[in-house]
Amino acid sequence: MLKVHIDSFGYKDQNILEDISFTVAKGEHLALMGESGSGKSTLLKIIYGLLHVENGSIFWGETEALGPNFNLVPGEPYMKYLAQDFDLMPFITVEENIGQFLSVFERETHQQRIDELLKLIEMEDHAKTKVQFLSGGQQQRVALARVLAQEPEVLLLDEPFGHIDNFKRNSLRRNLFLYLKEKNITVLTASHDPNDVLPFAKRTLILEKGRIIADQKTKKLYNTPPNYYTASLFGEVNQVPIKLLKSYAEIDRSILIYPHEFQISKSSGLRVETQRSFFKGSHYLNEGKTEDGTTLFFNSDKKQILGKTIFLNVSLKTINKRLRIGQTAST
Ligand SMILES: Nc1ncnc2c1ncn2[C@@H]1O[C@H](COP(=O)(O)OP(=O)(O)OP(=O)(O)O)[C@@H](O)[C@H]1O
Repeated sequence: MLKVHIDSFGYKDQNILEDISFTVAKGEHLALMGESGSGKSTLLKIIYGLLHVENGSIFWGETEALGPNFNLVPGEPYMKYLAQDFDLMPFITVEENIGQFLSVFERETHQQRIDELLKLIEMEDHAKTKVQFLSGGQQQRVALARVLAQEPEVLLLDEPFGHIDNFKRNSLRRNLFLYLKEKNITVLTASHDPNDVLPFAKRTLILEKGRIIADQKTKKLYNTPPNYYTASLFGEVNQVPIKLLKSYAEIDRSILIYPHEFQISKSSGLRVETQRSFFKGSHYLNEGKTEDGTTLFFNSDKKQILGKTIFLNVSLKTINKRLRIGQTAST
């Protein structure tokens, strides 16, 4: 089990992380989400041992990760970290870059392992290409293969697909996370992209201004987000005063409604005038205004006619689910 405890951490006199305490079980995949600047990379760097924490400790089982003040070469042997700025050797080939990270004691299996990793990152055709001639996305894939070369027990991934195009991203994501699960590798993935998180990380930790504001099963977090900030990390979301939904008019609270949770009616519901309609491939995301001027986002299968009045409805099941989480009008 990975045990992370940080009372506080700051660069110079600015506090960046505070009251961070969580554990990750062996083989678990934990996602870290939070807006840019919330401290995700800093947290991963501390866990890996690149930054020293005065008030805190990191343990992997019974072993304490002592950090840069104690290790001549930063990092721990059982842990690997994929940084946002992947640190490759530009003048040697892809397979040489991966090979450098393999154990010198297993030379006879090196080529087999390199081939396995090249297949995982879908770069078999670039084995002999020098890294300097690769695109940013290809370099990120090589960096990924490097951190996996000597199978780590703990893997820290910082925006692992940030530079990779959608065409490759989807299959790489599936291959990688399935591989890590099969190998029972403990994973922490920092990401802005809900597609990295929702299908793959069972548990998610939300950071806001350097503090953990939620630590829950990912599915629960998505379905009953504790606040607007958390829900908006998963995509567009509405904060709807309940009094706009007629039968609940006496309750002075807001609830969170995702755009796909509205059903459109021609005759009854919350009256909205469509202002804009964005094509999203599988559906349209529409922006509408209620009579009291509240902006709402709702999905539709067809493009909505701008200026037209429609009515939005939310199922009782969704309303009750969101009401139960104690969402107040001010959050
Ligand atoms: N080396 C540094 N020196 C001083 N301040 C830093 C340093 N690195 C990061 N910071 C600051 O610490 C805060 C947290 O940064 P961090 O990179 O951890 O956030 P993040 O959540 O990973 O952001 P992003 O999603 O944009 O990568 C930011 O305000 C940032 O400006």
